[in-house]
Amino acid sequence: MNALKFNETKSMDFIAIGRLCIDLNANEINRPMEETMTFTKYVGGSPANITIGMARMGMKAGFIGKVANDQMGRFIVDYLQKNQIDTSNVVTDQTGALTGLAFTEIKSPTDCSILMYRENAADLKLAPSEVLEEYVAQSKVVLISGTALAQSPSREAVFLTLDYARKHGAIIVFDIDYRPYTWTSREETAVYYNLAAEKCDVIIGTREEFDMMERFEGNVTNDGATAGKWFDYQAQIVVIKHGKDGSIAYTKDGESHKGAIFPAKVIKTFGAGDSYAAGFLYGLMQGWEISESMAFGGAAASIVISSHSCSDAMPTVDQVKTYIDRCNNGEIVSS
Ligand SMILES: Nc1ncnc2c1ncn2[C@@H]1O[C@H](COP(=O)(O)OP(=O)(O)OP(=O)(O)O)[C@@H](O)[C@H]1O
Ligand SMILES: O=C(O)C[C@@H](O)[C@H](O)C(=O)CO
Repeated sequence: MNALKFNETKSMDFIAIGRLCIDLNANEINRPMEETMTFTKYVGGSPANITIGMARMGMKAGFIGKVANDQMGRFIVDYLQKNQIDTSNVVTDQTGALTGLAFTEIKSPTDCSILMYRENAADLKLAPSEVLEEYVAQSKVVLISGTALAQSPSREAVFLTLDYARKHGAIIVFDIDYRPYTWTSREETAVYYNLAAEKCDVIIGTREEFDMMERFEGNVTNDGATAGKWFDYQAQIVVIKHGKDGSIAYTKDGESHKGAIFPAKVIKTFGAGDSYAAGFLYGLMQGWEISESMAFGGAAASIVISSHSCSDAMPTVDQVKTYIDRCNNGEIVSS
């Protein structure tokens, strides 16, 4: 069992707020993007990917966001609906804002980068008035994603969602999701990430993301010190991700848990964090032990980094369980 108490009377399992964008993943891989001529279009955006992952695992999921009033915006909403994700609090921009594009470069399985086109992005124009309190109130879990804090009015929409979520007894998850190209100042970034993190029950980030948040405190000694800071606020679980070296979770009771990693035939590295979060949160919501939930997230991550896409590749529960079995009997080895 884990210590989180989910309100089982709620009609929705999981909602997220934040970025809905389009991934354009290079088809000609293992070369720089200058040599890429074609791309495959997928729905993207870290919180969207996590929500798609939760829905793929059978959770009743919804989303709070804003899309552009164009073909890409309609593609995104249609994809969410086809994946049984409630879109009743996804609003359409009427100011001519655009859909964020994430061009992904896959130079090698371990050397990937994302070229972001996020000028006038519709997702950052979500206003507080467009967040429905009754929508937030219906969910067991509410996830916020850090990039939505980058600009107003999205920033204020997130903080209002945090207040609604706390008022209505949701478990609040903060996926730090620091994307430098969306911010103008590292100081401003750290201020808003810390203000948000203080309100969250579960905080998930990479070592680098926590380092960014701790910029005003000098060098924090270690992961345990990083986690310990947040238990003075709302946090019950703090997860620090370390890529191929796995993850470590700390709980308010002073325990720590190492996350298992699974072999992967890596095509690209990105998408690991989103699939890890989906698998981890799914496990917690089933009442599993933290280490079991971390392993489930780790296996989900290995599946997604072994795939060309992020959203399309988000696995079902059976796919994750089968993957774990195949790894354990030696059928799958890293390459
Ligand atoms: N090469 C790998 N092999 C196996 N597991 C991996 C690998 N890379 C990542 N993972 C798993 O995925 C988890 C999250 O990956 P990572 O730490 O890279 O997060 P992230 O930087 O948020 O991911 P993203 O690249 O999607 O932003 C890791 O803690 C680990 O469990
Ligand atoms: O979150 C983004 O904007 C980029 C994602 O769309 C992309 O799938 C990725 O990097 C996932 O981690």
